[in-house]
Amino acid sequence: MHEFDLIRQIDSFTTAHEDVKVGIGDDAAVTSSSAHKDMISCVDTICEGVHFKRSTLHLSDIGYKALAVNLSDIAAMGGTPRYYLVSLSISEDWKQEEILEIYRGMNDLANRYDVLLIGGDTVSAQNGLVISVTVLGEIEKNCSLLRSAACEGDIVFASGTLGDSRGGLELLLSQGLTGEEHALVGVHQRPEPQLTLGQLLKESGFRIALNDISDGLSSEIWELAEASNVCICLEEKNIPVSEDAIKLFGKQTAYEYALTGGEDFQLVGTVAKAHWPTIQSTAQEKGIRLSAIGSVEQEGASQVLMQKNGERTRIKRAGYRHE
Ligand SMILES: Nc1ncnc2c1ncn2[C@@H]1O[C@H](COP(=O)(O)OP(=O)(O)OP(=O)(O)O)[C@@H](O)[C@H]1O
Ligand SMILES: Cc1ncc(C[n+]2csc(CCOP(=O)(O)O)c2C)c(N)n1
Ligand SMILES: [Mg+2]
Ligand SMILES: [Mg+2]
Ligand SMILES: [Mg+2]
Repeated sequence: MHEFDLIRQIDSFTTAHEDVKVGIGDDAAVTSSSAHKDMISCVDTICEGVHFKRSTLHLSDIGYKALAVNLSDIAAMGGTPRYYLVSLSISEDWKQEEILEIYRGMNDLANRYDVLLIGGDTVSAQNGLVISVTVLGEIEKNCSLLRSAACEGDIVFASGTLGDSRGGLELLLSQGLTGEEHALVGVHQRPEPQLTLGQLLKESGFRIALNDISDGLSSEIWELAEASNVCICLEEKNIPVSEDAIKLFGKQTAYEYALTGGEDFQLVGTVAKAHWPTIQSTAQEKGIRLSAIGSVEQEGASQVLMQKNGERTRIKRAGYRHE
């Protein structure tokens, strides 16, 4: 099974309808809901053994993260989350009190962003725990920020620092939950969905292409390039990696984690060069770091290049992939 091939084939079962503005292919679906609003819907799943182990996330972090990854997809559309539903597949080795602790973590995050739990489903499973969260949100009509909006001449930007979550995961896999917790561990366990930034970008009214980073920068930048049918060139030295990651893992590994580590849940996007200074300073006023990491160079050719020391090479779509 190849995740992206499978999704491409599943796409053939969709039917065009005037109420479906964006179906399969972006971070969330956009559908008509009322005269002034569109509905934004997404679902993401986290699975014991694949997305977490008992040694990498506390119980409350499991719940937090199951919701956070979905709020991140709503953020990547510029939307506002309103409601969520939770589907649980639970094996015998999970106790009722543990599941309730997972809900406490989910509830902490939901309260911060005023998202309301409205339902779900509970079934038994042969192995492990699987949590699937569906989020329903909204946005002003035709204002969603799509992966397909990049144009030649745009600046490519990314929020925060990239690769920290993978760094935190490496520490957790080698040391477990015991011992002094490093800042990178917190980024892995409780990533902040970039809802404030997504909404700020939407409110700018500028044409902005946007994607959230779940699988790693290289994979997400390829998604932007393919959806917009453009060639994107990144400048390696401008990719924001943290001092912590460099100190712990060295520069080369820190960049590798930024490109392929995944689960940063930062936003990557493009905006016309003329609008970049406004976007960057508006974000800065809210305490959000945005870095210019490259440019959109050519339309009609999906490609991603990496410039390093003046030399350019084509980069592979090398992020996390479910096989
Ligand atoms: N099994 C499926 N059936 C129908 N559509 C799917 C399925 N899996 C994914 N999709 C759709 O494919 C698109 C890409 O999904 P994907 O899960 O890669 O996006 P994402 O949530 O942004 O990434 P990630 O899951 O890494 O967070 C979305 O529009 C999603 O709704
Ligand atoms: C125990 C453990 N091992 C590995 C990982 C790394 N990991 C799992 S899924 C994923 C990509 C995002 O998933 P999706 O594409 O489903 O959104 C990444 C980077 C982890 N978090 N925990
Ligand atoms: Mg996404
Ligand atoms: Mg998904
Ligand atoms: Mg997602």
